[in-house]
Amino acid sequence: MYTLNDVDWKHVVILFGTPALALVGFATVPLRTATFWWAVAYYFFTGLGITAGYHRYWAHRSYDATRVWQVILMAAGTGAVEGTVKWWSRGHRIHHRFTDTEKDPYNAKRGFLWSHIGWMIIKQKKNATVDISDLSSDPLVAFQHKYYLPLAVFMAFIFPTLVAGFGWNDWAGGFFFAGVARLVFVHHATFCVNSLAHYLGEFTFDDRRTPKDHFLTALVTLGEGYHNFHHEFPADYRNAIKFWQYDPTKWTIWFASLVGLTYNLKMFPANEIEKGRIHMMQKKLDDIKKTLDYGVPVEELPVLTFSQVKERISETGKQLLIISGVVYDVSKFMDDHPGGKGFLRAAVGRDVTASFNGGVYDHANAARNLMSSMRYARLEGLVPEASVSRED
Ligand code: HEM
Repeated sequence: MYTLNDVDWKHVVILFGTPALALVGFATVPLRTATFWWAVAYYFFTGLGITAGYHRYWAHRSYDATRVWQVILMAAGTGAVEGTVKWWSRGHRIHHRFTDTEKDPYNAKRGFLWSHIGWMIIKQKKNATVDISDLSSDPLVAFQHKYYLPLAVFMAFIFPTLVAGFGWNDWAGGFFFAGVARLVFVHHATFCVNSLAHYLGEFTFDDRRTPKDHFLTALVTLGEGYHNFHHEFPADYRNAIKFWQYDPTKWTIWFASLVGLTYNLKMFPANEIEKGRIHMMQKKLDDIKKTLDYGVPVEELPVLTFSQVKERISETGKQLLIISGVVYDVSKFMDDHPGGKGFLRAAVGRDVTASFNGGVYDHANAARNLMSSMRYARLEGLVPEASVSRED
């Protein structure tokens, strides 16, 4: 059980104070059309600051960027009030290294609520280390870390208010909707990467850990919903690899590269990505196969010599024939054989591999699958020439 001392009150104030304040705004201030669209635009701007900036640039270094781009994304991400680049990226690198374990700050195995918001409300011990030397040595990152509080207040509340105030004289709307309510939406949208993206969807590339791929999560998280891909290939600047999949974060980074703001966009080789996908497809097929009866595996069958096969036929009356070194019991199949009883009866006590494979008729998969349920024994040694069918 947690006590009040375990609670991170600073985070509680931000996470619960902003929705309460947003409700006050909805109840008291009319939402003007211009303010609505400004709030939506600012939602995307600050959200992309987290996804294209904090996440794909600083935490994963999945592409290179000019200082101008870094400043734009840092300003945007600061307006999302999710902590400094240094704090956020450190936690995120730990999350990738220790996914689903006790050391993972947003460990999805502790439940949806924990991974969504609980991990910020309850103070956590620093029990994992990860290399953030690149962030520690970056003066821009250090500047943001040092002046975070005034920067965050300005970008989250003052700037959106100034735009709506000076723009169309809606100071209160700018504050409540583009500032506070927008912040609540950005928060929960990006928190869904830690929660929803570990619960909803498919294990496209790996099923050893919880991250999953789902279009709905991508829709909510500015494209971060192809999370199984992301955990497999975190250094890839994309989350969605198909052109029809929703990943506005990838599009933003790519468009920025057209004007030289970003460059060296990293992509994992398509061949390796496909190997991962095929691996999971194979696994699913194997699971389906386990639900079907494929008879006794050949290597587990008893071993008989040709003369023992002959003895069995005369002693038990079983209708045994040999195809490709395996003895089949066709006793119950005689009347149902689509090729007729005659062929099978004539095949009893003989090696009819050649006839079965085209000598008489080249059997389709249906026959080959059906045969597995008729396996009787494995043949050891040779079959006398006179008992072997020919290609005629
Ligand atoms: C365990 C042994 C066998 C099984 C399970 C089996 C099963 C089948 C099945 C399911 C078909 C339908 C079509 C297809 O799947 O290709 C078929 C067709 C046929 N089988 Fe077999 N077969 C066996 C052995 C033989 C042997 C030894 C011969 C001949 C020496 C033979 C001759 C034929 C012929 C001629 C047809 C074609 C029927 C037609 O469409 O006109 N089969 N068999």
